[in-house]
Amino acid sequence: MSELKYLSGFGSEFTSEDPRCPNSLPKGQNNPQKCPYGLYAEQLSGSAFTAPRTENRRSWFYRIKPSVGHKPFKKFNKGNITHNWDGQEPDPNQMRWQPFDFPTKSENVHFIEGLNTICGAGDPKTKQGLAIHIYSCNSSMNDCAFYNADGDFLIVPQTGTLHVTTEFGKLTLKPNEIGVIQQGMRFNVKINEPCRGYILEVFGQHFILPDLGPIGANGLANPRDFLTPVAWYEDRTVDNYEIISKYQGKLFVCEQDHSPFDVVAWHGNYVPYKYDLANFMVINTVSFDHCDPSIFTVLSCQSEKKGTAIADFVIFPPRWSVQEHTFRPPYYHRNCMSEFMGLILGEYEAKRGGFLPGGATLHSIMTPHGPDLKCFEDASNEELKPTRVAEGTQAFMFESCLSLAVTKWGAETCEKLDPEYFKCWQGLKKNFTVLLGLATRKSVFFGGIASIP
Ligand SMILES: O=C(O)Cc1cc(O)ccc1O
Ligand SMILES: [Fe+2]
Repeated sequence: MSELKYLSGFGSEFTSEDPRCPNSLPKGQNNPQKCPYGLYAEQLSGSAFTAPRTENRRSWFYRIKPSVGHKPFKKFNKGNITHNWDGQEPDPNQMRWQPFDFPTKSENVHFIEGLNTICGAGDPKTKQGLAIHIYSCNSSMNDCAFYNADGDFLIVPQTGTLHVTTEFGKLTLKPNEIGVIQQGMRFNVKINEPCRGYILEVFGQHFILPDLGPIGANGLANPRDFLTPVAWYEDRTVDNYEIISKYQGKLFVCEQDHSPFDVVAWHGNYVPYKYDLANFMVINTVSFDHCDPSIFTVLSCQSEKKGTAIADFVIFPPRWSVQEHTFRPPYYHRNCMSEFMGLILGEYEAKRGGFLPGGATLHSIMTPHGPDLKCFEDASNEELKPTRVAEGTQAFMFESCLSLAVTKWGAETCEKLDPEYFKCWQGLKKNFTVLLGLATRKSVFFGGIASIP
């Protein structure tokens, strides 16, 4: 397959025409009496008509048939999506999941059928909240497309490449890339291998790039590294093209007689996009102490409360570690936010070997967590020379101000929750010493003075 082309920029106003139909985009207006090539004009609104200009998002499609020509929706009963957060008793324990299973070879499961909600909070009806899903699939969506009426999907592939066709054109998503497909955008996922990954769904707001403050005008995820597909269409009449809709937390399906990927030209600023995490420009201390992980924020979905995210997407990329007189790994921590972590590649520095690619952890609001015993002891005694950390690895975190509830699938059905997780902190020793009436940290004297009982 030839390399796909993309448009570059975050939040930009784009125009795109399939090269097979030059001048298919109307000039100077959105709704000509007759569109070029006999196309239909259709607007997709991603914000209220009256949203301030800085937040206003919409795109115009010029398509062979308008989306409205479909038969009635019926319930679609596959998959494990839920927004029922009351199915399980609340559980504040630290949670770790072993890598999630792929479907067995005897069953065909496509991307949408393979969605399993693991945790979340809030409600798409009131447009507040989020859901975290694990996807695990082994077959392609054939003559079947999906759209989410409830919110936006941030897709984090962990195994396998997703070949995604959208109304805007085609994009591929492979591990260490992420894709955002926003509310209402229709897409189809084809695969050539078993695929697994994580999805952060947000109900209320779209993702933005974080402000950079004193960092200045450049850095972290740079806008030009976000890629949007170019127009591509197929003119295909079929007996039964399925459109699956996620609406109020439930799936529905309807039929139509043509491919929904019939957009010949489009323009606008409401678009799907992808981003290669290898392009993240890492900022960190070059003196001492461990910076808060907000320095690694790729995208943020803001709540109404200033500086407080419904969800931040944060990564832990390969980088240099140079801090002096510092315990370099993550600190011990109790947080007013929920921390859901996944691992795309390699291992996570605070828990080498304990947290595996394709697995997950959840450290809920105010639940203590931090480095395991080995990490603490090694990092307390390591020689503090400049060193590469997280080489060949990529962990990430969805951090949310919401108190996340784990679903029945997450707690029971998936059978991956590890009851032994708490043990990784059980061996942490008391190193406290008092010497000549002065309190001090034994670590200063490691290997030297015995502790006084
Ligand atoms: O809990 C974690 O591992 C995530 C995390 C990383 C870090 O570098 C600092 C704080 C934090 O919560
Ligand atoms: Fe944390």
